[in-house]
Amino acid sequence: MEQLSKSFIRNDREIVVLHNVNLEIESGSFVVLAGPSGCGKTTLLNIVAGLLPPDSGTVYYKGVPISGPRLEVGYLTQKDTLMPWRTVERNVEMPLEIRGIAASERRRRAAEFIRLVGLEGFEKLYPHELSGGMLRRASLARMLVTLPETLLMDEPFGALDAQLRLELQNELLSLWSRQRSSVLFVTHDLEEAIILGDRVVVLGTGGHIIADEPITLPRPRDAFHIRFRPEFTNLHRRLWDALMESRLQVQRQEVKL
Ligand SMILES: Nc1ncnc2c1ncn2[C@@H]1O[C@H](COP(=O)(O)OP(=O)(O)OP(=O)(O)O)[C@@H](O)[C@H]1O
Repeated sequence: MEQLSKSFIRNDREIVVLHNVNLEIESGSFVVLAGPSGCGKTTLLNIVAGLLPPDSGTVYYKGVPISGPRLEVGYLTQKDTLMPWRTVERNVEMPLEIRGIAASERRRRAAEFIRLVGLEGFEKLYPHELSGGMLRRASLARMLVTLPETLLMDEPFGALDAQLRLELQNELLSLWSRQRSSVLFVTHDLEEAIILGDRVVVLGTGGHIIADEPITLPRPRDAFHIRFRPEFTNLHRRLWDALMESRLQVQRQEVKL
């Protein structure tokens, strides 16, 4: 991302959400963007996904400027976007349908990913029959079924209870270790950021980078136990200060507006 800027108009006033943001993400790495609510994380992800044009600046994907969404990039949004009239299995098959893959192959691949996310036995259920955790698992399967080389994930586990969140973090880690996609993951939960990331970037107002910390904890990681390591506590302390600074910046900006 090079010199990305984006503003919105609210009540006839301009809100500068991103101002000249520069960030480079290495292929195959797991990068977490952390920051308080309202600092512009979703806006940044929408621009990277090619869904929202920046006012200025450029996003490059493998060195080429992007001009819209790309099939190699999967996006898991905060809210579930499963089709309510389709069963779990038909939802997971959908991206394969769009790519024109034959029905038998679609069924085979959907079944494989449904099993990987732990939804075996629930294939024939409709979204309204699923719990919040199951909905997230189904969305995850639908995103992963095309084996995207890059994953964009916007607070995918935010609405879940603490234990379920840890379970899904472990599942994501294990899926990622197999596939090694590049991941850009957004969260406001610092523990989640440290558990998952190779690198945690804390954003302040305007998308200003307050901290950019490599996470040197060994892999494979276990979301349940890694928090008890002394290095985890040290990283948490350092990033917590950056997050508090960011929160103050956002609050000051909100007061001005
Ligand atoms: N379409 C829009 N029109 C006007 N303002 C917007 C629009 N989209 C986002 N904003 C504003 O931009 C700012 C950043 O929003 P954004 O959703 O990117 O933040 P965030 O860090 O992802 O927050 P959260 O963690 O709550 O999702 C907020 O002040 C929000 O109100």
